[in-house]
Amino acid sequence: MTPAGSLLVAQDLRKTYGSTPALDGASFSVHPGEVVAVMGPSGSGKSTLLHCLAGIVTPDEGTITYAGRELSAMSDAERSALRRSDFGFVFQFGQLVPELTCLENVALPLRLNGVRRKAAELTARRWLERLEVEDVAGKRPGEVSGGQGQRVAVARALAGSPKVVFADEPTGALDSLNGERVMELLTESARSENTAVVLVTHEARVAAYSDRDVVVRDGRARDLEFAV
Ligand SMILES: Nc1ncnc2c1ncn2[C@@H]1O[C@H](COP(=O)(O)OP(=O)(O)OP(=O)(O)O)[C@@H](O)[C@H]1O
Repeated sequence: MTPAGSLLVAQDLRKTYGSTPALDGASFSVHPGEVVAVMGPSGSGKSTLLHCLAGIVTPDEGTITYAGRELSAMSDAERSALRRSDFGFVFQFGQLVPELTCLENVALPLRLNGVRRKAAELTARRWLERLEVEDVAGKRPGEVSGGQGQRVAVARALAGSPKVVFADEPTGALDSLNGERVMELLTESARSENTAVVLVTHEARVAAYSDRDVVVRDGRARDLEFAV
């Protein structure tokens, strides 16, 4: 794989849980602003790959380089700071803080990065508008629908102007209409901000929003165009 111009590059990752191999020589790269779908059967290692790329899980072997810096060479504190400043996350569910309003949830990553409350909430409100859920700003996550909650989660992932958004089955809990709209809004917003998206999904309908598909099988990843 030629990582030239790539923002995030993983080479030959291996990760074993006990005696279960989750990654077995997986390589991956994503360019700035590129939307890549990571597909593959259940248990093939997609989530493990995403967690390694995001610096949440440390691989047993292999290297991950983000913007020219190797993740394994960073301290835990540096990796956490990088996640806060450069990465955004959208998961299937349960990611919003239940005690906070939707507006406060979207503002949270900005606040953690030192942005003042007023400025953070102004930005958060703009993102809620962009995701067409400004009407739930004052509600708590428990008071909104699944589709609204996922839009709030996408707003939160993008509000801090991340360089990469990691999305693990972001529409898995939604009906198809809501799922498609969330994907449209996520990919449109990311493309307009030049934010890369690493999207784990097992649904071809969701992967259709990507620029490129990577298939993970038995812990190994390869580009779909090369796989056929
Ligand atoms: N924390 C963990 N502890 C033990 N085994 C794990 C852990 N995380 C993943 N595994 C195992 O590693 C393998 C790869 O799992 P992973 O979740 O990465 O696959 P996946 O492709 O994302 O699956 P799915 O589509 O079902 O979410 C599986 O065999 C899984 O059981």
